[in-house]
Amino acid sequence: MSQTPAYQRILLKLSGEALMGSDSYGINRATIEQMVKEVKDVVEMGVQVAVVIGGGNIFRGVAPAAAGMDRATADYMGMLATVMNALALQDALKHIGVVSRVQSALTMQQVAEPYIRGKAMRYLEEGKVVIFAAGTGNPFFTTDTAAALRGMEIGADIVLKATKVDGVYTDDPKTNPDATRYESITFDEAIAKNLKVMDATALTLCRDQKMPLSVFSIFKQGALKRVVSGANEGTLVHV
Ligand SMILES: Nc1ncnc2c1ncn2[C@@H]1O[C@H](COP(=O)(O)OP(=O)(O)OP(=O)(O)O)[C@@H](O)[C@H]1O
Ligand SMILES: O=c1ccn([C@@H]2O[C@H](COP(=O)(O)O)[C@@H](O)[C@H]2O)c(=O)[nH]1
Repeated sequence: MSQTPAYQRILLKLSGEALMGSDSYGINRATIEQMVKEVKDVVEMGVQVAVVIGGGNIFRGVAPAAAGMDRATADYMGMLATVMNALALQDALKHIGVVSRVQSALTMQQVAEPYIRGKAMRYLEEGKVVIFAAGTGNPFFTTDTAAALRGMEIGADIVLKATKVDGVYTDDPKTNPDATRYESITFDEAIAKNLKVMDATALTLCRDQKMPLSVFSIFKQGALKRVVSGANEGTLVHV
């Protein structure tokens, strides 16, 4: 163990969209390799790591590609996309010697274990990374909500959202260059200001269960380790 972590068990939400890297679709090899390296660093600190991965690099139920489709059907396609990302993540972790298990909220026994809370907790205690695939298993939700939900179920100390921006801003920094970043913000303020970095269902769930949330950049090298070490990184969202 190299450094004393601030958290013993984390739920890490990895952006699906970020997996594209500089590509316009799918999984960029260099990007996923960098992501798993960062995960390995915190596993080596002795932190128990559970992961929820998004699917925006492959399919989103509300995307133009889904226009005209029945929303629930499109959402199931989105959940299947997260299963593909979960398998790719497991494979990349394996390549660097990190043992992981994929548990899917949609049953597909030839591909992944079903989600079983007790089993997931056991894997975490054994030092294995647990990757939760297929979101919540229900349409009309997102993987952000799945991250909040699974984080609570497994008794995580914090939910970490690793995304394309380096924190929560006063407005979307991708479209508003004048937006400024919060070092910390309450859930109530983030919800009241309709800050769209995380969906409102996920924010509300975290607030009600007093689960802290950290938002930081997935592209900033070492950021995950800094957050886990308790350093000032990204934005802390709290009660
Ligand atoms: N107030 C805000 N502060 C920060 N980012 C914001 C804000 N409002 C909107 N955003 C946007 O939210 C995005 C992150 O949320 P989103 O859920 O779309 O992505 P993700 O979780 O990284 O991807 P995926 O859903 O594929 O896993 C950022 O890339 C940013 O452009
Ligand atoms: O619980 C869930 C999680 C996800 N979906 C669908 O999958 C896509 C991809 O997830 P992102 O969170 O956007 O990365 C999402 O847009 C939904 O269509 C779902 O239905 N239920």
